[in-house]
Amino acid sequence: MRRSKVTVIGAGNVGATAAHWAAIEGLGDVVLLDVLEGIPQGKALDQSQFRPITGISCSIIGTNDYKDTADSDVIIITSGIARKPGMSRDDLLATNVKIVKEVTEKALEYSKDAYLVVVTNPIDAMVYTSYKVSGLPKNKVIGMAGVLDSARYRSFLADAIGVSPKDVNAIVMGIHGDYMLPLVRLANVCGIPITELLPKDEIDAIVKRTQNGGAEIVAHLKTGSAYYTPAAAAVEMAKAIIFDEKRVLPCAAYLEGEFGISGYFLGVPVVIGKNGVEKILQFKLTEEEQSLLKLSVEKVKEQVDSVNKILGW
Ligand SMILES: NC(=O)c1ccc[n+]([C@@H]2O[C@H](COP(=O)([O-])OP(=O)(O)OC[C@H]3O[C@@H](n4cnc5c(N)ncnc54)[C@H](O)[C@@H]3O)[C@@H](O)[C@H]2O)c1
Ligand SMILES: O=C(O)C[C@H](O)C(=O)O
Repeated sequence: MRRSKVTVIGAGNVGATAAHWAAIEGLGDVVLLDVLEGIPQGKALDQSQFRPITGISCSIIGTNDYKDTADSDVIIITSGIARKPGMSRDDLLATNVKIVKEVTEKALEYSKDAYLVVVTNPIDAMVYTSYKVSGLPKNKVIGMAGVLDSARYRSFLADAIGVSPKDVNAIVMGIHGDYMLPLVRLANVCGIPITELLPKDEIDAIVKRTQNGGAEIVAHLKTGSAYYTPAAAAVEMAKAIIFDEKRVLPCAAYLEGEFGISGYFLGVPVVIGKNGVEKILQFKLTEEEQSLLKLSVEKVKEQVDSVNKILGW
């Protein structure tokens, strides 16, 4: 028996926080990798020293060498630039597509059977890039965004209603961008529809705030974007794989006909376990929801066209 191994590529805000969180959650040995010399080593050394305080036995190492990532079970890809105020996630595409291609190739060289959880933005296009470059089956390459967007939606609803966020069930589907789809019809508190608990104008404002959730934080931070919840969201997905939890999490999954969409990654409810994306939970959308999801797909198509053009595919 060996411990599970999780590699986090990119030791910046999201990556370092994800490594920290993965260790706390007991996912296994953690490797933090970055191109910057000293940064992953220093951050991992610091994190490894909280083990006696928190009672964690796994190892946490930092490196610039992909050999140290060999035989990883799950690889979380966070390497790439983050946006600053005034930028859209699409503005990151031209730079990040090359980084994601490079790190996917290098990581796969040492961990041919790993599951990839892609975080780098614009996520729906970057997870497509990793999928194409890796040659892995579609169940092994998953994009993180829906867990984050849904956590934002659930938090805003909980605060407005005055209940614990734990008791709010809600899902955000579609693109990780302005056209994301926080579903109102299915959002509930312990089964009670939110439409029974909040007036329509308040719900509409929460939907808008969710769609703008990343930009709201960028506007505060000025030098980068959110990382605490994004890191926890990526680790929640990795944990579901490593512990075969069969969690139902909104993830960017490769669609082949589900919800009438084919050939793209998009946020949908996924059963996630030891085989990665084990099932996509399909359900009937209303005409309005379906047409909003179509807007997401059109936007993702534009991003994927840019990726194909840049990489000559
Ligand atoms: N999917 C989501 O919901 C979501 C949420 C938050 C952030 N993000 C995205 O995640 C990415 C990282 O965000 P961050 O805040 O951690 O940024 P950051 O700038 O703090 O960290 C990025 C790290 O990537 C490293 N890096 C760059 N090129 C590399 C390469 N070729 N190999 C290895 N490492 C490399 C950098 O050195 C840096 O340490 C951004 O693209 C951001 O937009 C996505
Ligand atoms: O907003 C960003 O650029 C980062 C991330 O996608 C987020 O939603 O927080």
